[in-house]
Amino acid sequence: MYPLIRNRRLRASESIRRLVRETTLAPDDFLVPLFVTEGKGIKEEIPSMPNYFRLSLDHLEKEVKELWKMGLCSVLLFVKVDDKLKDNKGTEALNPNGLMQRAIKTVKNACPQMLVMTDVALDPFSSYGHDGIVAEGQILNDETAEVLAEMSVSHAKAGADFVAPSDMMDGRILTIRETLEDEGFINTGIMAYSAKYASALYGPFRDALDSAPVDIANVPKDKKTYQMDYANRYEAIKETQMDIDEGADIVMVKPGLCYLDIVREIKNEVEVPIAVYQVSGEYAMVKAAAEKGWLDHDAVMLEQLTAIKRAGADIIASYFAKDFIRTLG
Ligand SMILES: NCc1[nH]cc(CCC(=O)O)c1CC(=O)O
Ligand SMILES: [Mg+2]
Repeated sequence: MYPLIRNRRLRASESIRRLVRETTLAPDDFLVPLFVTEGKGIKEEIPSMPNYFRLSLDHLEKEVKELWKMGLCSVLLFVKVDDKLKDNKGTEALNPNGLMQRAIKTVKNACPQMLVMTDVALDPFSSYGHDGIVAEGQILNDETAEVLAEMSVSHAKAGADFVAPSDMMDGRILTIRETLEDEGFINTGIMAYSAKYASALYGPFRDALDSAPVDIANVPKDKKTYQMDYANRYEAIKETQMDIDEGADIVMVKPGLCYLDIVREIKNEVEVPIAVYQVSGEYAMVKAAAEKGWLDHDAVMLEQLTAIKRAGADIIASYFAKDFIRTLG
């Protein structure tokens, strides 16, 4: 073959590299996670997530207008709830005038076309910091799924376009889908966290929402009885297939970088859009190394985001969305 074929011809200049590039990123790829907090005039930086903030509703309004102007058209909402409002059953999650419900309305009023996805899980509302109801050292599956379905209806009523269950209870997609249908929300979509691994990379997120599992007797210290074991691969395909059969419109793999083999396998198996969540710990690692001057922030960010898309992500949930837009100049 050589010298007739020289692979380097296709790398010789930026123009030829652009012409033959297989994977490119665009604003349309991004889903922007936002953290909402109670109060007014509040924009507090999350210590373990440099340049990422908890926003009160007035700042949320400004933020979504800015995102829209930048070409970002979808947000994923999370709320930080006061400790006083937490209990074991996520009662506050169903409050029609709760922070999430008001946040949905705020975004839709500020920017009607902005696609609003909402986090559906008990952890921000749980006095134990778990994604489900705790009883005798266990996380109850079916009872939790019922609450998640009610929560989904509450978000749909407030105007959410998609609900995003992030809890990993078995069968909850079916319970949520059926409940939404029964209540007439036939057009509310479901983005299922299908292959969500029990990962140490969620640390900064749990700081952001003050939602880590609490250290008291008879409460599991981690989420390993519901989130997946990171040593496993086949299970991810089974989980994803089940969620699709139960009615998921979009499926998700989470975290990102350490799980791109899973993303590719699922991409080869299923015919629905795949979202990948580049999680808080992945964001924090890049920010910290860049702050120290050990890595080039933008170069590493673009390499990682491109790798996520190359692996098969149709949607990237990432705290880097605005940083990415900045690199477009
Ligand atoms: N339902 C919990 C939830 N939803 C999204 C994240 C993590 C996101 C991130 O780390 O950026 C978590 C944390 C967890 O499972 O403990
Ligand atoms: Mg499942």
